[in-house]
This record gives sequence, structure tokens and C-alpha cells, in this order.
Amino acid sequence: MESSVVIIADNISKRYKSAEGTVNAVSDVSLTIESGEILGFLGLNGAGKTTMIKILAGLIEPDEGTIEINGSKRNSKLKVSALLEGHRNLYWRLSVMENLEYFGVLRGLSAKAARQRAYELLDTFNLTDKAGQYVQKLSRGMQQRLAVCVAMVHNPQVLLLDEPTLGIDFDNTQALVESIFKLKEQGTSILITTHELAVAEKLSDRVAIIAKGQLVADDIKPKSLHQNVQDIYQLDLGDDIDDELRAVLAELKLDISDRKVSGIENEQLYKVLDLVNPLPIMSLTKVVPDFEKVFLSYARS
Ligand SMILES: Nc1ncnc2c1ncn2[C@@H]1O[C@H](COP(=O)(O)OP(=O)(O)OP(=O)(O)O)[C@@H](O)[C@H]1O
Repeated sequence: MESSVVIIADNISKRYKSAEGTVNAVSDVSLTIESGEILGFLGLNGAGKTTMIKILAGLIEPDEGTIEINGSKRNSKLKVSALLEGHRNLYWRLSVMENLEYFGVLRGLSAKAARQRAYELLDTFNLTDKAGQYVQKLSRGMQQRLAVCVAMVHNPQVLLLDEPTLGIDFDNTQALVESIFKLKEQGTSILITTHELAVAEKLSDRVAIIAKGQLVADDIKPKSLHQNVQDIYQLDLGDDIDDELRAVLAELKLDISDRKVSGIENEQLYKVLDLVNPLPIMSLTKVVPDFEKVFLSYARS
């Protein structure tokens, strides 16, 4: 299928004025979201991700630049739906189904159409058995999954998700990742911000990176996110490290505990394996590089 562009953000800038001065939250950012893709939009805290999402969703106006949705300059809030970080747009005293019906009708669906769409979404998000449950009785992770359903109830073309997996447990994160993938398969274009590299890697077709308000990359293949960062290894040994060996390893600036050596860089690996000999090696693991290191590598390059 040939891809087409759904959103074009062209030279967007946004400044905030406060008592301390002016913050350039977003500077001259141009970005596209293509039909049916998941774009990972990554950056450190304060990089400008939420500001950009609010602009794309038409919730705030940029100081400069334009947003084009399906070739039209007019921003349509119905075509683009956003779930902002920490905002669960739910009524706690209503049931799951009542929330979906209420928000569906609010956004222009008939009650019947809202209910039908609600059943489809609950199926996609594995929440069908919770339809009658009060929201306040759901776990945090389920509430978050329902919040994404509510954002999707009127079937927007584009979904913007700001840190959707923040503060939810592993099982709910997995469930949410799978459901987001299903939304993509159903034709929704999605932009997602996350601090979890594994989530970005699993979901994104393409990754864009923003640092201090500026776009530093917009076409990274998720699997090559780590390309500028050295591999780091952890070595687990079958016997205790004695004081003499500990002193030698400490000189290499490694993290050492009784039977474990971590923080080993690529070029140190063979030297470390030589030094620990004859201690038995139980395992040697490549550690996923830390989020900040990956981002700083792009921000600096
Ligand atoms: N309403 C506001 N008034 C003043 N400054 C703001 C406002 N909103 C955001 N900022 C500032 O703009 C910059 C970008 O913030 P933004 O929330 O867009 O970043 P972010 O990448 O989403 O960060 P996080 O990951 O922490 O949510 C930051 O320096 C922030 O302090």
C-alpha cells in the first residue's frame, strides 16, 4: 500500500513567557505523520514533546508555522485525538460503557453508534468483560487502556499518545502495546512519546527525536536507535571476586559486586574476561543502553 501524509507540521515554533524569561519550547520543527504509521516521538524531559502534541491536536496555537491535516490548513479536532500525559479523561463514578457512550455522544455519535464503537474498542483493548465495571474499581493500567479507548471513540484518523505507559505495570504495558498495534492495523496513524526504549522499539515504524525544542532526527529505524551508543555488558561469575581482583577491576571504572561485574564497555570486554579467569563464568549479558545515553548521543551528534 502506498503511504500518504496525514499531517504536515511546517516550521512550528512555540515560546512560553514566564517570570524567569522566555522558554523556546519548540523551535522550527517540521514533522510529518504518514497514513497508518506509528511515529515514535522521543526526547528527554522538557524537550518539547507535549507542547508539540498540543499544537498537532489543535489545543494550543503555535507562534509560527502551520499544521496541515489531509491537505487542509484548518485544524480539525475531530480528526486528531490526543491523550496527554497524566490526564485520564474518565468519569470515575460511571461504568466503562457509560464513559464510552458519553464521550462518543459528546463528539457527535448517536448513542447507538457510540455503543457499537465502544464494543469494538473494548474488544481491541481486551476490556469487554469490564464493560459494566465502575471506572474507580479498575486498576490504574486498565484505566489507562480505557483512556486510550475514550480518545478513539469517535474514530479519529490520528491518535497522539503522550507517555501512555507511564506508571503502569509490565502486563498492562504489554496489553496496551498490543492494542495500540491493533489500532494501527485498523488504519489509525499514531504518534507516541515514551521514555521506554523497548516500547518505542516495538511499536514505532519510524522514530523522530527532539532535543531542547529542536528536531535532531526524524527518520531513525527503531532497531538502530542505539547505533551511536556503545554496547554495555554484564558478567555474572560462579564464585566470589577477591580483594585483589576487585582492586584491578575497580581501576577500569566497572561496577563490581560479590559475583557480578557490570558497566563493561565493548573494548574492555576481552580484557575483563582475561582478568576474571579462572573464575567460572555463569553468564555474559548485553544490557539495553540507558535512555538518556541514547538521547544524548543524538542531541550531540
Ligand atoms: N505552560 C507553560 N508555561 C511555561 N513554560 C512551559 C509551559 N509548558 C511547557 N513549558 C516549558 O517548555 C519546555 C518544553 O516542555 P514540554 O512539556 O513540551 O516538554 P516534554 O518534552 O513534553 O517534557 P516531559 O517529558 O517532561 O513531559 C520546558 O522547558 C517546559 O518547562
